[in-house]
Amino acid sequence: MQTQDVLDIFRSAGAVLEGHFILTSGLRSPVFLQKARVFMHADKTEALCRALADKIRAEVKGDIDYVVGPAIGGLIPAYETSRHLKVPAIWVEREQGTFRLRRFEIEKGARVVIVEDIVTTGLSIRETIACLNELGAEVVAAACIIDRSGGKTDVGVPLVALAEYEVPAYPADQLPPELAAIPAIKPGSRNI
Ligand SMILES: O=P(O)(O)OC[C@H]1O[C@H](OP(=O)(O)OP(=O)(O)O)[C@H](O)[C@@H]1O
Ligand SMILES: O=C(O)c1cc(=O)[nH]c(=O)[nH]1
Ligand SMILES: [Mg+2]
Repeated sequence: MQTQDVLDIFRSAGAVLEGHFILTSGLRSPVFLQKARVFMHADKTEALCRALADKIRAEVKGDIDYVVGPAIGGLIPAYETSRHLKVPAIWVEREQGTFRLRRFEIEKGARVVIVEDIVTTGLSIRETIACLNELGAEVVAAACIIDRSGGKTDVGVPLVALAEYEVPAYPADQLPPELAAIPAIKPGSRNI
């Protein structure tokens, strides 16, 4: 599956939103990929995650013991991708703002692939890696459906992106005038 196919699926689901968005990193953007509008459709999600699982299998050497999804956005793609990889899916979720593996145990040395929905700065993946490393797990790779940095983000482990699509994002004090003129909304769950 190519980047254009992934974007076609997002567009067909009405998931490519235009406006003024506050991203989880604090950056501002005129475009928001509302993945929930894709993940509400099992057939679209299955097609994306099957292709992502194939790409993970091709790029990650050795066994994978778990797929880990960062809640909330990573829950559905991690679960669906794990089905194709035939390994269990678990998740990290925020406890007072910090990702924790609240509902599961993980063995020291377990080989993990993080599966995210969207990557912008890689902050959420780095936070997930910190949580898993603290527990003694080995993060062998991270993966996502769309990398909005267009391949520029470094998360410290290999990043497998089903699509690389560069979308503008600006620090809050460096907004272009056309963006500053629109009221900002924050669709994600950080700080809720
Ligand atoms: O690469 P980053 O700069 O971290 O941005 C990408 C992250 O932002 C979104 O999560 P968000 O915290 O907005 O909440 P959500 O998972 O509930 O959508 C998305 O699900 C990724 O986790
Ligand atoms: O950076 C983010 O927070 C982000 C961007 C995006 O397009 N979609 C999303 O769910 N989160
Ligand atoms: Mg998220």
